[in-house]
Amino acid sequence: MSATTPSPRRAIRDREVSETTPQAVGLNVCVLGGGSFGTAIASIAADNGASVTQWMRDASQAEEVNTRHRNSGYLPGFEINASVRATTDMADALAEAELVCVAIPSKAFRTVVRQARAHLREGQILVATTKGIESEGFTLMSEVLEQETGFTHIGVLSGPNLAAEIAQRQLTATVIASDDAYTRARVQTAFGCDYFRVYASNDRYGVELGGALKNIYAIAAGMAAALGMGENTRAMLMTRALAEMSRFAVAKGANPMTFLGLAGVGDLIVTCSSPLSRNYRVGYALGEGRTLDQAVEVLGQVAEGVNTVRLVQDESERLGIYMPLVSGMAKVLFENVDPHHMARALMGGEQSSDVEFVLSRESVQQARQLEPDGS
Ligand SMILES: NC(=O)C1=CN([C@@H]2O[C@H](COP(=O)(O)OP(=O)(O)OC[C@H]3O[C@@H](n4cnc5c(N)ncnc54)[C@H](O)[C@@H]3O)[C@@H](O)[C@H]2O)C=CC1
Ligand SMILES: O=C(CO)COP(=O)(O)O
Repeated sequence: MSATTPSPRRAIRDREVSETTPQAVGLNVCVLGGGSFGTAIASIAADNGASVTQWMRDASQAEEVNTRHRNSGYLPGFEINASVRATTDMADALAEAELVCVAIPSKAFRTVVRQARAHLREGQILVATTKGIESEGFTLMSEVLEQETGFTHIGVLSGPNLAAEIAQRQLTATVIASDDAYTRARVQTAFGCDYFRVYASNDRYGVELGGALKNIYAIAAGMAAALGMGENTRAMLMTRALAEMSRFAVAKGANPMTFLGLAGVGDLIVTCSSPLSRNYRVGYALGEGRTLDQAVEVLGQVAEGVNTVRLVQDESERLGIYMPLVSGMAKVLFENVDPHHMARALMGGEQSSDVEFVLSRESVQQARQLEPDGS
């Protein structure tokens, strides 16, 4: 970008984000993680008036955030709110924090939480933003937070939230999911502003599972795009993906209705449609004929979906859940089956019912009675 061209972020700031009152003044937020999403959410909270500290392991990156207000390794071309303070010192980062968001890839998530543990205090709010699953025990990231700390205020932030668009202050919405009302309310205060809406849910497991599962289908969508497949194909893929995700989630104890929200179908739409999604990009590279190792190496950032395919394939087999798309993706990723061949094979699969979770007559009546005017 030339010195005379305003950054996209700047343009949006001037046009749409201007004089509204920041909601989070006085709130102290710490973000653990120096990648694209950690940087994007640190900047939202700072835009919203919070005091924000971002912990990262790389000292030169922290220096760049503090002096040039940029994180060029992960969000090239975007300015970060100048008040975000970066540090490599965990104790310093957590000292004043009321709300701690953990934006570390799933493979390193537990290690970093253990590193942080000595500096955390009961009463702090811990929020997982990572859309991945730990291999041992099929553990979600908020469960790692719970296991490592035993704290009460634990939540998950998830939704259609491409970091590069947030950094441009594109109008965006997300979900804070927690069974703890205090956590939901404080996270809404920290991040809710005129370009970022934060909806609440009490289905933490469903919201978190939705974020992890959709990465699988984003890889498939990227692959389909590279193979020249059209919009009918993408619509079929996304809709059947939603059926498959919900089937799996219900078997694991989530509420299927959660998948109709931002963290389900919303996130599925964005990641299956945008080359800004790293999972989509891995799929695209595979569709172009690269190997999985090449695709991941070219990306240079985390694509959680690759590991998630493996874990969900194993878990669905263990529980006897029918997931043809996951099985197909596992064969393409790990058994070198040709993606075109796999797509054709999937077309020959069972033609089951379209919508699996149709409400009974009684449920519809009950839902009507709950509406304010009963109509
Ligand atoms: N980038 C995006 O658009 C979004 C990402 N997410 C989720 O956020 C999570 C974090 O992703 P990004 O920030 O996007 O990843 P990224 O690949 O951009 O950055 C990962 C960051 O984690 C750090 N890291 C990795 N291992 C570490 C360790 N052992 N100790 C300390 N730091 C370590 C890296 O140095 C880097 O700063 C992902 O799992 C992803 O699912 C969620 C929503 C949107
Ligand atoms: O989850 C995301 C957007 O909501 C980002 O997806 P990727 O991890 O595929 O980039």
